[in-house]
Amino acid sequence: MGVLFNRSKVPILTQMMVEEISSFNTLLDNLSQGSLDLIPTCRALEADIVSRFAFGSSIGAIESLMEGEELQIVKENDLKSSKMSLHTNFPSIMRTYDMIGEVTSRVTGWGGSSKSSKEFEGWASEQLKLAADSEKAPEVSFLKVMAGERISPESALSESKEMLGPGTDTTSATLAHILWALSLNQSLQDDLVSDLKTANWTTDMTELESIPRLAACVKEGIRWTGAASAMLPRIVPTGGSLLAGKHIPGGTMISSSPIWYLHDETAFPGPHYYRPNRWLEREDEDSVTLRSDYYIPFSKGSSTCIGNHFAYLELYLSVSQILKKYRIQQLEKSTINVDVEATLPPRLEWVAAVPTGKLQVVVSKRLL
Ligand code: HEM
Repeated sequence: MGVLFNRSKVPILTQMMVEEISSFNTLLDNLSQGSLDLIPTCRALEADIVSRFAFGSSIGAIESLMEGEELQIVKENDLKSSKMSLHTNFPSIMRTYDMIGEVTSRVTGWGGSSKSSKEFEGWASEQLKLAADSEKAPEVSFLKVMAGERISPESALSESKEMLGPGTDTTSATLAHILWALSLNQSLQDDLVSDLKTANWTTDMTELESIPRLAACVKEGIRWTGAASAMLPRIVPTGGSLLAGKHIPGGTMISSSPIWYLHDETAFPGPHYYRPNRWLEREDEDSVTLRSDYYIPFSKGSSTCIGNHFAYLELYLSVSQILKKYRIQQLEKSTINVDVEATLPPRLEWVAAVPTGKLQVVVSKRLL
């Protein structure tokens, strides 16, 4: 799988992402009075980017929002992840629950979920056929690279479908939080825009990551949002293991969540505030080491997130290309001239962390 997430593939990925961000900016152009909830809007952008990467063709989430509706299958990812702990702990009850839902939907026609899942299944199978067609196949897609060559077409299709959840919710929630935080702090937004302008609004990954304020805003966004909040289970190997001085018997399930580290008060004082400056300020060596030890948003080891570099590229490009066209502000005129350090909005922490309210902002065309 690494073959596609490799650094050498960055130029192809960049082009694809910039095209999707440009469609997203067209959506922002069309929004009435520029007012929007960042959560579903950013989710549409990231769903189109990830689906285009996975299948070679975007799933049409931005197009659907242009017509005034969030694409059902994308919306359901949140719902699906909120039920994940029930599926893990009570698999038979949940299987029965799903079966009843399926039968009810067939008999009464009620239940949008299964209809949109079926439409998605049909669309995904169509993409598999296209990937095998030498004339119509997209230039690059996970499905095209994997199907037949490395794994069976069925497994490649299943992996592509699975990617939509972890690839969309995490990055989109992070982007939504960053843009929302910037809407509360116009001075920070202006300074960032000035840096990006000086760098000629570059889309080159190496140049983007060398803009200190952009790197800090994205890194702090990933830390602060802590989008992958799931308890990640691991089984202790046969023979047991020594953990923090204690012997843990083989076969024991242990787990921890990335947000325990990302929101640790000692490593990140004021953990629930969005403070990009914490990555820019010169501090003593111990604080810097502690901070880098606790920055584990993508997990570690053999099960680390495969989309790590992909996510950084998406966030650098999305933040810079959106700010290039738009100023993002709060709805209330009274807050426009007051810079506020954003506080983490209320959320549910299931598999992905999902805000319970809206992240509402207004966007207006930027005069450069
Ligand atoms: C800010 C963005 C993201 C964060 C914070 C994040 C975090 C994580 C974490 C913590 C894991 C679990 C690793 C473990 O089990 O130890 C994971 C798994 C995974 N991630 Fe990401 N991720 C992000 C973006 C992405 C993107 C953009 C993609 C794909 C394009 C992706 C694809 C995956 C996949 C396929 C898995 C494995 C899922 C599984 O084993 O079922 N992630 N991610």
